[in-house]
Amino acid sequence: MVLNELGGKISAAIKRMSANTVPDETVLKQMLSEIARALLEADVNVRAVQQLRGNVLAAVDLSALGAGVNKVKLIQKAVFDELCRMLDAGQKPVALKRGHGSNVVMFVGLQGNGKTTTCAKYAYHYSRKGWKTCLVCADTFRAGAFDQLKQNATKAKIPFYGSYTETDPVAIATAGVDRFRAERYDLIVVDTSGRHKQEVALFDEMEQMAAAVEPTDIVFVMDSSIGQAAHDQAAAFRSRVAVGSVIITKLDGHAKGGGALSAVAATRSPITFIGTGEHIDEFEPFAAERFVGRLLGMGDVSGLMSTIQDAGLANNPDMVKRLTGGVFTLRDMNEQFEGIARMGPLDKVMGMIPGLSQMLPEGAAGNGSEGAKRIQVFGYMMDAMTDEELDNPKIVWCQSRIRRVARGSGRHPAEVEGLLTEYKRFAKMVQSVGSMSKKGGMGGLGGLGGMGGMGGLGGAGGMSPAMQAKMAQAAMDPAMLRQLGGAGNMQEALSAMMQQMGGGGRK
Ligand SMILES: Nc1nc2c(ncn2[C@@H]2O[C@H](COP(=O)(O)OP(=O)(O)OP(=O)(O)O)[C@@H](O)[C@H]2O)c(=O)[nH]1
Repeated sequence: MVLNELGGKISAAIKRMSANTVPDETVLKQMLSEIARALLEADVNVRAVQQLRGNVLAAVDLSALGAGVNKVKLIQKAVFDELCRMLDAGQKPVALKRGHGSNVVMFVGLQGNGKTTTCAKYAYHYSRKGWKTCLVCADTFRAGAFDQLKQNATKAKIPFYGSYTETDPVAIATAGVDRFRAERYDLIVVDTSGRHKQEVALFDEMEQMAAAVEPTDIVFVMDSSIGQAAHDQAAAFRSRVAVGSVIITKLDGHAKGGGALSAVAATRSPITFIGTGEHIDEFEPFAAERFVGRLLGMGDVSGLMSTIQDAGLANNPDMVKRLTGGVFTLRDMNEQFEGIARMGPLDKVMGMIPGLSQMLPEGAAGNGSEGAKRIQVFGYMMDAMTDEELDNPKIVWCQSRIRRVARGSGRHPAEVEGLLTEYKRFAKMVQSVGSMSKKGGMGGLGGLGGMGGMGGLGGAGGMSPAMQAKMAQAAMDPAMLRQLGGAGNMQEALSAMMQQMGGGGRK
């Protein structure tokens, strides 16, 4: 994502400053100039940049600090806090509640900003969490909008409502919402029309629609490519309907993304999600602190935790126990892969691991969908195995069984052998991690057999052997872990994560 560039420039400025054990005023100002330049290049408003500089200088009065104070840490924290402040709207978004009737969420925005795509992503996000979710297409302005929504909904297996003949968007929205409310859906997502340069008609329609469906929340969808001009657009929409949250799209492709995010936050409109690609799972919850942490390569442990939980990987104490004991069967591998596939694109997941995002060049984790395809193929082959084979993989290593599995899954025998080789590698890694964790050296990482899995999958999806080796090492070597921890202690973070997962990680 282009924002990685911004993050990289800011991190580099901080790193250069950190090279001085005792930074002075000149070093501090130099770092702030570099950060300011990077932010301005990302189209962040000049006044906001000046404010950031002023606030960091005010927070770190070097002349008043005693000799024992860690000035580098203090400066890093001040920059982190100011970036968070810049992206925090200071306003809580509308919270959806499950079990209190249907939540109706109406999407508004200008044409082409990604509204229809985002409706599907949003519905998919909640359906993966287990919410009973559906979509209503009330965009009668753009021919093809209903087909687009229908296509996305079908792919994501989400029920939808719309009409090819009805031309009144308010009538469609009312009928769809009434129907799904009667069927007790947890979340009804309503897509509305978007128009260019016909804002009067668009705003009138939005108001009528809101009056008719009485939404729990109105989500404003905005394209990040307009940079700081997002400020006026967000303010204009807010002035007409009760916008409760904002979703910024296309942050994968626009250098002005940072400008758009900070400009929207300045209107005190909370940003709830960001769109990072055209695919349905290229969509992430947004929280300023977590976002800045990831931007600066410090990881996002709470994001990783909720992704793991959403994917259903967290609640399997039996597996965690087996893995920490160094036992790993093909059945475990299948379960891990299914869970990882539910977590979304691999490069995103890796970006959430503290320290790892700094180590990975952009795209190093491989194309997420390539990795997902590979997982799918592994799944087909494992589905063609017997229970005995899944629990005792050694017996599969004979030509007759390999040929049978290949036939049963419609794959080539060489692919079955490839799967068995991958399995062996993972099992070896889990065994060594498990034995280290028994010796108490791993701080709970042993339970994360899935990490090894991710390294291997990354390899399958295009990660270089050197990177795989680094990852494997990272999954086993406490010294490396400490080094990676740099910004946010990885070992501690993973330990905390393991505790939440019920793996009994040591704090
Ligand atoms: N790269 C990228 N493309 C996106 C993202 N979100 C949406 N798009 C693309 O943007 C284009 C427009 O998206 P739509 O969802 O059709 O836009 P819309 O706002 O619904 O347009 P109207 O229905 O006419 O109002 C499509 O090609 C989408 O695939 C994103 O986060 N990243």
